[in-house]
Amino acid sequence: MRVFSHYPTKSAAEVNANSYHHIVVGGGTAGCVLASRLSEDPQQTVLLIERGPVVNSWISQVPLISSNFQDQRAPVYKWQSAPMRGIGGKSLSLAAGKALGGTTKVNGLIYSRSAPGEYNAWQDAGRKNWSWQDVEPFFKKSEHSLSHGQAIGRGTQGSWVNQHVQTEQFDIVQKFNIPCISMANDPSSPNVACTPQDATIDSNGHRCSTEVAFLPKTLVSNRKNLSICTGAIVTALDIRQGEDGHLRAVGVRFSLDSGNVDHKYTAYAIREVILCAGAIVSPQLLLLSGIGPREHLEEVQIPVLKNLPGVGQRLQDHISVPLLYKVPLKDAVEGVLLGSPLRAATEFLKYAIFGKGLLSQQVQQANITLPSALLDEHSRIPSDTPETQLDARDPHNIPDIEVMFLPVNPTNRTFQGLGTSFGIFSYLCTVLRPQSHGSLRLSSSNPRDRPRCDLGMFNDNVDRLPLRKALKLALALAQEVRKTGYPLEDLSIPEDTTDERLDEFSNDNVMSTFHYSSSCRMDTEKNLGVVDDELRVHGVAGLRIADASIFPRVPACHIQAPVVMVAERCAAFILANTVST
Ligand SMILES: Cc1cc2nc3c(=O)[nH]c(=O)nc-3n(C[C@H](O)[C@H](O)[C@H](O)COP(=O)(O)OP(=O)(O)OC[C@H]3O[C@@H](n4cnc5c(N)ncnc54)[C@H](O)[C@@H]3O)c2cc1C
Repeated sequence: MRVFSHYPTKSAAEVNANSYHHIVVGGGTAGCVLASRLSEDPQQTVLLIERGPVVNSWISQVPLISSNFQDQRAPVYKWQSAPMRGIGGKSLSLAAGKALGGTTKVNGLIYSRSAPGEYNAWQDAGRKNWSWQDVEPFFKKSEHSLSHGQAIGRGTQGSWVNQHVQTEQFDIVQKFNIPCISMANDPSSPNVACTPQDATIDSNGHRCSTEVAFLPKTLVSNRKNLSICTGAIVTALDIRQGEDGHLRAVGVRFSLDSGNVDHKYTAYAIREVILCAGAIVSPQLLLLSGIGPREHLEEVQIPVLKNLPGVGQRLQDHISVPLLYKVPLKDAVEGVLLGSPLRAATEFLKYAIFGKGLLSQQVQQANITLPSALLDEHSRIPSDTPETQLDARDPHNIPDIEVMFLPVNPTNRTFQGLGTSFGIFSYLCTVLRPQSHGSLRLSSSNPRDRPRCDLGMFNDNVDRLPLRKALKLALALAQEVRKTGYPLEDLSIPEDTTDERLDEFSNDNVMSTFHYSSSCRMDTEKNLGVVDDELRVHGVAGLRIADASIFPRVPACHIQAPVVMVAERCAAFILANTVST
C-alpha cells in the first residue's frame, strides 16, 4: 500500500507478475463501473490499472470549478487533432480525463441517455439485445435520480447520483412551438423538447464521478479481491496463439506513467482482459498489440496478429459551433467569478457552507434537442406536425441537433474585457447525428504518444444541413431574447443567414464536443466492427472492450450515461458466463 495515499491503491511492483481473473485497463468512466461490478463476487479477483492518479481534492468536488478542464492543474490529457480536410485542414484542441474516474472527473456533468429510438436503431441494424427495452434496465441500475425518483424509467437504487436545476428562457423557447419539459431523459416524452439538464451532482452539491459512485474508498478498502493500480500506463496486451491456432489475451504489459518509465511490468488474466481506456486509447492499444488494419500495422512495422480493419476506422465526434453574445457581468459565469470579488466570495461561502449556489451547478443548464427536418423556414415546429413524427421511440425520429444554453465562453478564444466589463452567453449548436467520420492511426509505436485523431468533421457535407438549421434556430432565439429588452450584444455570430456565410462561420468556429466515439464499433467484422454484440473483440478470445469506442455511431446525446450503461452490460455479460472458483 502507498504510505501517503488515503485511497487504497497498489503499486506496479506489488501487482507485477500476479494473476487475476479479470484485468480492467483504464479506470475511467466505464472502468470504475466494471471493476466495481466484477469484484462484487469475492471469488473473482480483479485488477484495475489506471494511468492517472487518484484525485480527491476539495476543488475536484466542486462542480463548476472542476469542469474547467482548461485549468493547468486539471487532470486531463490535452492534444491537437490531425488536420481535417472537411474544415480546410484545421486541427482542433482535444481533451480527455486522466485520473481514477477518467473523464467523469472533469466533464460538464450532463447526464443524458438519448432517445429510445437510438437503441431501437441499434437493434434494427442487427445488434442483438440492444433495443431500448434491453438497455433501459442498465441505465436504471446505476442511477440515483434525486429529482425524478418517482418517475417510471428513472433509477433510485444505484450509486451514480444526478439531479437537475431549474432554468430560464423557457418562455422564449415556447414561442417556437418547442415544448418545454421539466424532466430530461423521460422516454415517454416527444423527441422535440427544451429541458433543464440532469447533472451528475450529489445531494451535497459535489461532482459525482464514477470513481466516487462506484469505487469509494470504503468499498475499495473492504474488497480484498480488488486491486487498483494508479499511475501505471498499459503499453500493450499480451496476446498468445494457442495450439489450436486461436489468439487469446492472457495479460497486459505496463510501465510507470512517470519516474522509472523503463521498468516493465506484467499482469496475467485467468479469464479476461477488458479495455476501458476510452475511444482514443482502446484502439491505440489494439494497434500497438498487432490487432488492426494490416496495411497500417505494416506501415508502422508492428507484426500483425489479427487483421481487423475496423480498429480506429470510424472515429466520430459531435460537431459543435458556438454563437457568442456579450451579457451583463452578473449573468455569466466569468462575470460573477472574475468581475465581482464580493459576489465571488459570497458564492464560495455559499458553496463551502451549504453546498449550494453557482459553484454547485453545472455550466449547461438547459438545451433544445430535435430532428432538424421538423423546423420550418422560421425555425418553428409547425403546429400540425403529426404525432408519429414526435414519437421518440421511432429510430426515424432521433433528434439530430442540439442547442445548448451556456452562460460562459466555451471556446479557448480570449476577449479583452471578458470578466471585467462583460460576460459571455453562448448558444452551442451541435450536430448530434453526424454522417461524417474520420479515423485513428498510430503516430508512432510509442504508447505515450497520442495517436493521430482525425475526427472527420464535415467530411460529409450533408452534416452542414442540420447545423445551418441549428444556427438559424439559435439566432432566432437570440432575437426573441432581445425583444424582451434584455441586453444581448453580438460578439461572434455569422454575418447573415445565407448558407455560404453560415458554412464559412462554421468552418472558422467549429470545435470538438469531446464526445469521441465509435473507434472500435460493435458490429460484424465485415461491417468494420471490432466487437460483437457481447463486446468481445472479433477473433481474440479473452478480450472485450467497454467504453465510448464501441458505440455503432456516436449517440445523439452527451455520452457519459451511455458509456456507464455499456459498462453495466459488459459486467452482466461477463458474470453470466462466470462460474465462481
Ligand atoms: C471536457 C469534456 C466535457 C464533457 N462533458 C460531458 C458532459 O457534460 N456529459 C456527458 O455525458 N459527456 C461529457 N463528455 C464526454 C464523456 O465524459 C466521455 O465521453 C466519457 O466519460 C468517456 O468515458 P470512457 O470510459 O470511454 O473514457 P474515459 O472516462 O476517458 O476513461 C479512460 C481512462 O483510461 C485511462 N487510460 C488511458 N490510457 C491508458 C493506458 N495506456 N493505461 C492505463 N489507463 C489508461 C485514462 O487515464 C482514463 O482514466 C465530456 C468530455 C470532455 C473531455
